[in-house]
Amino acid sequence: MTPEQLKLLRKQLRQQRRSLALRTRQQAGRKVSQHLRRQAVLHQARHIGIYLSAFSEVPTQSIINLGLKLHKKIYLPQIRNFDQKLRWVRINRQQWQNRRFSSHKLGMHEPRQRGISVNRLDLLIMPLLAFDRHGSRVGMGGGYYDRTLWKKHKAYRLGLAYEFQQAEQLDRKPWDQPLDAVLTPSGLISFTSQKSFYKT
Ligand SMILES: Nc1nc2c(c(=O)[nH]1)N(C=O)[C@@H](CNc1ccc(C(=O)N[C@@H](CCC(=O)O)C(=O)O)cc1)CN2
Ligand SMILES: Nc1ncnc2c1ncn2[C@@H]1O[C@H](COP(=O)(O)OP(=O)(O)OP(=O)(O)O)[C@@H](O)[C@H]1O
Repeated sequence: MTPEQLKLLRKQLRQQRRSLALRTRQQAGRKVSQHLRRQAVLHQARHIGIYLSAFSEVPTQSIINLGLKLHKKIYLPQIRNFDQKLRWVRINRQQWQNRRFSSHKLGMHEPRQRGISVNRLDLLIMPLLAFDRHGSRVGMGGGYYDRTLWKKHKAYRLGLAYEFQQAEQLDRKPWDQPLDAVLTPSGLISFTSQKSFYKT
């Protein structure tokens, strides 16, 4: 795939996501949460990193609510200025209800408090624009997740996406960080065996 083709793919998928009705998106958020509820990875995890949905992504509200209800420790991403890596800010039930987040210039919201390193997370629920059947991932193009996951981590990497975000075949760049599974409103697509959870 040439850089131009990749750019076009990103543009098309962004448009397609934006064209979804609000109801369809909300339903997708509830469905992925219902599927996740039946997955061992959720119940085994204690520290869960998850994005704050923006850009018409699969909404994460239902999963965050579920996690808090199950007494999981929930962390939201924050871009650290000096190295442009993601740090993880824990939110409790009250902070989540208050929704006191800052607007980031890239268009999403971020918590303000100091975050921790990705090393501490057991499960990382990631946004994406495209994925393929090998678990390759294309994001919004900032490389934030790639930079953050560059070193080996124990976190199980779960992408959230609509079905149409599955692409035929994506080239994997040397820095691209593959996914362990993707959750769509139809269910879980796994690329690695569950045994790899709690990788050492
Ligand atoms: N919800 C969410 N948070 C996230 C990410 C994400 O993909 N989704 N990121 C994953 O890495 C990081 C932010 N990455 C981004 C990279 C590029 C653009 C971007 O190109 N923004 C456009 C406006 C996009 C639009 O409105 O559709 C712009 O600034 O012009 C945005 C975010 C960290 N937080
Ligand atoms: N480990 C890394 N160290 C330094 N730069 C990196 C690293 N990983 C990615 N980058 C930079 O980030 C840029 C964007 O990467 P890429 O197009 O793969 O982003 P993406 O996966 O789509 O975005 P995101 O991870 O933010 O969702 C690359 O051109 C590369 O220069």
